Amino acid sequence: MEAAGYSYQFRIALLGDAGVGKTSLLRCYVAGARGAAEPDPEPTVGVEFYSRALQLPAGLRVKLQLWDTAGQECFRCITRSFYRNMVGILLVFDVTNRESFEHIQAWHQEVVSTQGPDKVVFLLVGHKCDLSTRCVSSQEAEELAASLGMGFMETSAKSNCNVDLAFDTVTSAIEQALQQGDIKLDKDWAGVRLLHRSPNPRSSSRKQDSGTCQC
Ligand SMILES: Nc1nc2c(ncn2[C@@H]2O[C@H](COP(=O)(O)OP(=O)(O)OP(=O)(O)O)[C@@H](O)[C@H]2O)c(=O)[nH]1
Repeated sequence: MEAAGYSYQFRIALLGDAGVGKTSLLRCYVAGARGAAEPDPEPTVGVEFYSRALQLPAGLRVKLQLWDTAGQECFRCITRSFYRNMVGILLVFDVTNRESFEHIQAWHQEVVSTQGPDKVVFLLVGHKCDLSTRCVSSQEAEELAASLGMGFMETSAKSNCNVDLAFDTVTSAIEQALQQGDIKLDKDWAGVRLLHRSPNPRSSSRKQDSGTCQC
């Protein structure tokens, strides 16, 4: 893959039980630090999407199309139809809700059975890490992530902790998989799209419009 000067679109979705904080996490990422102060979102109906542009260190310009899915079971047949066209998936659980952690394997299996494990970059996210009432330890979550072959990160939309880092991690892993040929462009698949090729690559630094908290 020639990186510099190309403009790609990556489709990334957030999956997990109702109320784990998917919408809040996404809004915090798209709005930056001010997203942490936003009022409580309504439960997601079906799917909604957001976008954010990034410039990666190699000069690759990427538009992230970020899909927020409803965690409620009644929307499952709608959300399921979107999995096939995703290249990145954040599997989100709430560190204070044990059941949401126990359902992660089922969420993972749903995606894998829809499109096979090869085309998707996963990240396990333990959300609401600002709360002291946790009932899932970091070590336990790390072990689950390792057993499923993915990374793990804890985030909070309330304290804007690791929000940028979570999306950066998935984006970098997708970029690397593209460079190594593990993920390939396919006209019948919308997970990665080539948007256009620019003759003059821009500066080589990563540009974002919000700060990173790595607490
Ligand atoms: N303490 C804390 N609460 C959070 C955080 N993120 C979200 N919440 C709260 O958790 C509740 C559910 O958040 P949502 O973002 O709507 O959850 P969701 O996963 O999108 O829910 P569905 O759309 O129903 O699937 C809301 O009351 C949020 O304010 C966080 O980082 N910390």
